[in-house]
Amino acid sequence: MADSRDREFIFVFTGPDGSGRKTIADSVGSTLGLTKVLSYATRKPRPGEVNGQDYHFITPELYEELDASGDFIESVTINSNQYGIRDNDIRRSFRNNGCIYLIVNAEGADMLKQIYGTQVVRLFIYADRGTVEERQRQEGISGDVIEERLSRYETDMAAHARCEHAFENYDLAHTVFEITNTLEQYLQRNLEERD
Ligand SMILES: Nc1ncnc2c1ncn2[C@@H]1O[C@H](COP(=O)(O)OP(=O)(O)OP(=O)(O)O)[C@@H](O)[C@H]1O
Ligand SMILES: Nc1nc2c(ncn2[C@@H]2O[C@H](COP(=O)(O)O)[C@@H](O)[C@H]2O)c(=O)[nH]1
Repeated sequence: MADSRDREFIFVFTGPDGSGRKTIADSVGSTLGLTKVLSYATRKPRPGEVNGQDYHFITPELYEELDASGDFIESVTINSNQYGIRDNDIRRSFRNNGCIYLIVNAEGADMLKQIYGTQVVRLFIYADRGTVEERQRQEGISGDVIEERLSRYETDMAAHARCEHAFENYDLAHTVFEITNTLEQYLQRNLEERD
């Protein structure tokens, strides 16, 4: 008989910054009724970002406190800012809804895979360097932040081969359609196991 954990998937959206991970994850997540698990971050919100929607923005002091209590299941430092996912948030979301999604860098995706094994499905979203740069400019992200993010582009792209699925993102509607279909197959398998 299947263990209840076999029916809980963690869909992890990863890939280079600006590739479209958030846009796609939120669209697919809302179509399929998945619960989003938000990261905690110590950086300041950028224009247009909303606390509780883009991240839980917290102070470095609170982050340290939570980290010292072992709250974060994975935690990374990027450009002097800390980012992490709380174990409790994943557990609570599992209790409310069997399947969840989150958006992290390659390091986080690999860490979650190590911890949760076959429950984790890594979805790699990508576009070429010029395209992700242009998208970030269009969003109004400052030149130095874009430059810092682009310095990780090649490393981010190298995670492609480790992910369960990879999707080029140029035509947004097409990418969302492809990913929705892919995730529906996991959810269908999930329903069949329940029958
Ligand atoms: N296929 C696409 N065509 C054109 N624009 C797109 C496409 N996909 C996403 N975008 C736009 O690109 C920008 C970056 O997308 P998004 O924020 O989803 O990327 P991300 O990978 O989560 O990176 P970031 O960390 O910068 O948020 C957004 O303005 C989004 O609307
Ligand atoms: N491993 C993790 N990576 C995370 C987490 N939250 C966000 N991120 C990734 O960090 C970079 C930088 O983000 P930015 O919003 O400041 O530009 C980006 O790739 C995010 O996806 C996390 O909890 N763990």
